[in-house]
Amino acid sequence: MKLNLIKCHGSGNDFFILDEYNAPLSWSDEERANLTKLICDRKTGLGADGILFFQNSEVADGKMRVFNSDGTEASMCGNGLRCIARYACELLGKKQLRIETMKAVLAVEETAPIYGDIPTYQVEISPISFNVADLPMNAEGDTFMQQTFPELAGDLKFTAVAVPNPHIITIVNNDVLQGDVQKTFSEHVNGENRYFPDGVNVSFVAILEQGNIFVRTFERGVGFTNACGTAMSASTLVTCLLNKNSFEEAVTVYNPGGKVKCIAHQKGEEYSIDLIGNATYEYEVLIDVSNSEFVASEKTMFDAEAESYRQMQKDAKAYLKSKLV
Ligand SMILES: N[C@@H](CCC[C@H](N)C(=O)O)C(=O)O
Repeated sequence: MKLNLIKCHGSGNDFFILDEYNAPLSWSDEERANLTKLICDRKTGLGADGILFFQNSEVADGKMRVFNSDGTEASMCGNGLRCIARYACELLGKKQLRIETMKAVLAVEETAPIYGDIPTYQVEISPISFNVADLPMNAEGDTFMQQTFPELAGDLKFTAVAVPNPHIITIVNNDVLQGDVQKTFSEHVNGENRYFPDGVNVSFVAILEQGNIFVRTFERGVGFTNACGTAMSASTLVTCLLNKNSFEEAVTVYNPGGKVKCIAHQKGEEYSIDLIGNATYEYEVLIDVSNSEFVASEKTMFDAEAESYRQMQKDAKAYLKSKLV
C-alpha cells in the first residue's frame, strides 16, 4: 500500500502527518500502531516521535489522532495539534478551525510568526484537571500539588495535572536539571509503578526570569523529546499558580528544540492555555508498506523552512546559554 506522509515538527517534536481526511484507511488501531512503530523507529525507520492521523469529524472541521512512537495512543498532543492546524488550515483554505481530539474539540488558528517568517499556529489546550483520577494517578488526596516522592526524587516538589494527557511537573535549579534524577524518575513512573498505572509525561522546569522558563520533558511512550507542547503548557500553568509567572500574560517557554509562547487563563476554578509556536514542514515522502516493511521514495524537502527555524534555534540557544549557568 502506498501512503503519502508529511514530516512536520513543532519545537523539534517531530511527527508524520498521515491524511485520512480525503482517503480514510479501513485499518484497525493495531495496524495504525504497527505503522507508527515501523516508521518512527529512529534506527530502522524514518524516525519521529509519532504519527498524527488527520481524519474526518462529525462534530468539528477535522479530527486528530496521535500515536506515540511506541504505538500507544495519546489523548492529546500540543505540538502535534499545531502541525495538524497548519495542515488542515492549508487543506481547507481557512485561518481558524475546530479540531476534534480524543477528549475535546479545540480551537486552532494561524497567527503572527513567533520569529521571522516561521509558520505559526495557536492552539487551545483544554480541558484541564488537577484531580488525580483524571491522569490517572494513585495518590492519597484528590489532587497532588507541590508534593514529594521521597523514595524516587528526594525533596523535589511535584504537581500533577491532566491537560488532558497526564503530566507531573517540578521546578528545579540548574544542577538538578543537568543531573540524572529526571531520567531515573521518569523511567520508574513509566514502567510498572504504584503511582501512574498508564505512565506520565515528566517535566523539569527552570525559571529563567519573569516571563521566561525552560522546560525539559521525558514523554510517555517516547522518552526525552526536543519539546512537548502539552508539557510546556502545563508547566506554564503551574508557574502561574506558584506566582512565578502571571495568568493572561504570555510566557516564553524555551525547550531543547526551540521556543514557544504560552498564555494561561483562569476563570474561577477553570483553566485553559493557549500554545503558540511553529509548525515547520521538513519533507514529504511516499512510502510503500507491505509485510511490516516499507520503501520510501519521491522525497521533497522544505529546506527554506528548515533554515528559518534554525535561525530561531540559534537565538534561543544563545539566550539559554546566558541564563542556564
Ligand atoms: N508531544 C506531545 C505529547 C504527545 C503525547 C504524550 N507522549 C502522551 O503520551 O501523553 C505534545 O506536544 O503535547
